[in-house]
Amino acid sequence: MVDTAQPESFPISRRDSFNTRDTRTRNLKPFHSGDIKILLLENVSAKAVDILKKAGYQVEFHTKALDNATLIEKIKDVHAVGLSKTKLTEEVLSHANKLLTIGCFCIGTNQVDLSYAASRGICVFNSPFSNSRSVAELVIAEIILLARQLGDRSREMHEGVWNKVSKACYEIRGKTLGIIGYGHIGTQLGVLAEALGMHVVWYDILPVMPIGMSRAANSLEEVLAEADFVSCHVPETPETKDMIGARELALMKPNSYLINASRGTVVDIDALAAALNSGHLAGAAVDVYPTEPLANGPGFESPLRNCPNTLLTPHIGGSTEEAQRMIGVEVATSIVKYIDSGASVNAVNFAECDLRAIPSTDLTTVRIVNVHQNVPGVLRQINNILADYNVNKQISDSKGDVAYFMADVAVNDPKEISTIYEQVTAIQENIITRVLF
Ligand SMILES: NC(=O)C1=CN([C@@H]2O[C@H](COP(=O)(O)OP(=O)(O)OC[C@H]3O[C@@H](n4cnc5c(N)ncnc54)[C@H](O)[C@@H]3O)[C@@H](O)[C@H]2O)C=CC1
Ligand SMILES: O=C(O)C(=O)COP(=O)(O)O
Repeated sequence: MVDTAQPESFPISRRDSFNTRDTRTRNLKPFHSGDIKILLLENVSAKAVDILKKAGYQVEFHTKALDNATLIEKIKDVHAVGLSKTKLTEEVLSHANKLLTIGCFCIGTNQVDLSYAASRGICVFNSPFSNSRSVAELVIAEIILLARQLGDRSREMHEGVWNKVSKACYEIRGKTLGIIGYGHIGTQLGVLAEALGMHVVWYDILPVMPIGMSRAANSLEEVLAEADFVSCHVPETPETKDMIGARELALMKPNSYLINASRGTVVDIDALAAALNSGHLAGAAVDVYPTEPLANGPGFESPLRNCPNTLLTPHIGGSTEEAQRMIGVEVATSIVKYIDSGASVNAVNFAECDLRAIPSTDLTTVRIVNVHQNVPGVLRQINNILADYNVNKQISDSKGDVAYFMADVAVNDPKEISTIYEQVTAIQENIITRVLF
């Protein structure tokens, strides 16, 4: 593959290149930081914009998603993209000539073709738990709203109808919450639910430690049969597609409630609408949909509209000031660390590697960062190239078909930097090579 990740200002002069702002360790730079272009979509947090601008990059910020044609045009020229729900398919990414990294300013990464990105040497980051608490709190609110039919009562009042009823309205104390997917959000939710006096039973494909008094079920069916409220917190995977369909809804207790704030593909929406309209389920709260509008505004359509005791929210599970700020800091920091120092810690599609910082007194060491196909013999070729230099430290790891390599190498003459760069780039299995000064 042609490597265009190294911009025009490479190689730069030794005097420009060594940054000695930090008195203890050297801040590495990928070439001139001002060359780095970042495309931020979908109104990611202002905190992220601050961090990326402070790193010296050129930041293009959009409050909305871009249409596919514009996205393809813009992605050709940038080194990093930040997004939330924009789909980065193989087709879109195949136009990304300079892209080094993608920041998903959210938890889910199903919107990005992760393996294709890795095969092109593009490292993807997300924020694995910064909005977990926000989602768990929303679900707790929904459990109470559903149990008291508050969505319907509120709508009636706005329509001018006074409808004071207690029939089929309940306390949640003593009821059973069934959690499908006991990860970051599922465990938070379980803790909050127990604090409100609920019993918690959960199902997960992994053996996870039960928190508090909660109990692991042996199967999804066991949870469906026991729970008064079932809440889904699994990722979007081929296995979770339509995980809750007509069969599973029929297995749920009569007059129970379903909540889905995970991904729209997890629940069969037509089957859910049928279960609500037939009265088998007493209510549902849905935050995510098989297809979601890319921008705010009218025109939302779903079979769930106007179903009884059904709360519909526009994918706002993680939409709090706290969560967005934390996500902004976390993902922007990962992007800067990856671009400037090569650290891939917290990457979702790359092996996670880092090297300890280079002391500020060391003005001769450069960092070679290389992504290559994970086949035998590549490390030998790289180390042959580095054999005549003093390699202070190096690390290599792989994930699937792609391997990641970092080495800190002492060079005597700046001209040697270009030589090493050109030789490593020429290795047939090379995907991307960068030299950080
Ligand atoms: N509505 C919203 O705004 C938000 C939605 N989400 C969605 O929630 C999902 C869950 O988030 P986290 O709890 O942070 O993820 P997590 O990765 O911490 O937990 C997911 C759990 O589901 C389990 N799991 C996976 N496949 C399963 C299966 N087939 N059956 C049973 N369990 C299975 C995993 O083992 C894991 O323990 C995310 O993947 C994302 O799609 C996340 C944040 C905000
Ligand atoms: O974090 C996630 O996976 C979410 O679903 C939250 O999405 P958002 O960033 O609010 O569009």
